[in-house]
Amino acid sequence: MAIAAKPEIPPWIPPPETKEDLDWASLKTLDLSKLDSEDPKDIEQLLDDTRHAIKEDGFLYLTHYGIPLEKLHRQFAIAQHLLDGNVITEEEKKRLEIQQHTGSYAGYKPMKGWGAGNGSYDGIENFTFYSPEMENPDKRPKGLEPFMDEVKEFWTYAHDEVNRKLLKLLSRVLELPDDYLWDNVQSHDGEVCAEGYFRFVCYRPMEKGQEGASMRIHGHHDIGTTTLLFSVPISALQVWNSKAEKWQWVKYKPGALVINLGESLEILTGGHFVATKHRVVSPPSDQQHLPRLSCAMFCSARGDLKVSPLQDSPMIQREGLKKEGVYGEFAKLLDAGMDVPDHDTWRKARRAYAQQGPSKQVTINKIKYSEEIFNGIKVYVPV
Ligand SMILES: O=C(O)CCC(=O)C(=O)O
Ligand SMILES: [Fe+2]
Repeated sequence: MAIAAKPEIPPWIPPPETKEDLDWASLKTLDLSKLDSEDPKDIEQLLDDTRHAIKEDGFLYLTHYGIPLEKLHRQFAIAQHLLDGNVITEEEKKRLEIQQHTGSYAGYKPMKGWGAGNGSYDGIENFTFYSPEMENPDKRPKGLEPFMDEVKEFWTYAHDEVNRKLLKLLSRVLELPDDYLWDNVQSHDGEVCAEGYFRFVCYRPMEKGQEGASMRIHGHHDIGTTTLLFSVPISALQVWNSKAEKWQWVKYKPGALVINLGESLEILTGGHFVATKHRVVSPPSDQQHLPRLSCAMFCSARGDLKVSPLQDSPMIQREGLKKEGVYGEFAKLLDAGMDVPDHDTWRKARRAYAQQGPSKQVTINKIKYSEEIFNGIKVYVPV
């Protein structure tokens, strides 16, 4: 579509940062361009930083990944237009509503819980794109059509260039060939996000009387390989600091990507890459009245890939499997003779489970955890 045919839309203006002195997480910043450095010392430093970031909290900032700030802000302007511009019609909201029990998040999520859309107000409105829907205009809001070329270009770059390079870095940590994770693990055939998905989200302020509701998304792991979150000025994202045993805030870093590692990578690496524990809470009081716009790409493993450790990795061979956390639970079942599922089966079960309402809470060493069990596998995340 010719650029001239596009309607004018308001730019996205980053809201002011909080003035509050919050308990910020100290996350490592990785300059991805260093991977192409001619100086081997730069590369060694980058690898070292990556190993540390993965061992510690599994969250990291990525900079110099190849998307200029103007392009990023333009994508936020499109997300803002979709979710704030009255672009999705009432008919589309109904027809395109997510059907989470199917194991897919595709489509429109109203501000009423996940799934059937008849839960109580949660203030989270989003639109999630999967590849088949991306190709079918009937599965997309009409009002977004003039911008689909930009949306696809942006997310194709994020998936096929940025994520591929990140996986190269992670492959090197596993002492595997550069494209090992991309070639053998990452789903990338098909349009844009392959078997993963990307999402435009708006967290709106809670309604009157509910302002005190501090939790917007309870503590969880993402279930795929890597998640690419674009850093946003409204503070709400928190990461679990496993050493200090507390939640800490993720600070806005303009233009940076916040990367988290999902459960697939934890299991595939035999527990070496720990899935990031994170949650979304109410912003600090000076930002609570503002909507929080966010864009994210959730990358997934190939559906036909078995969910079991990558025995090719010299690092895993040398250091052995770490039977803790999600991988530990998974290993117990494998040791008891469970068939190894493939990723498609695993994530459908995982997502369908996630809509069965609030999970059970258990206290371990004075810390409250949510306990989710699906296919017999227990997943614990601090609440
Ligand atoms: O909005 C964010 O910053 C993170 C959201 C998130 O963790 C998720 O959707 O899985
Ligand atoms: Fe998440």
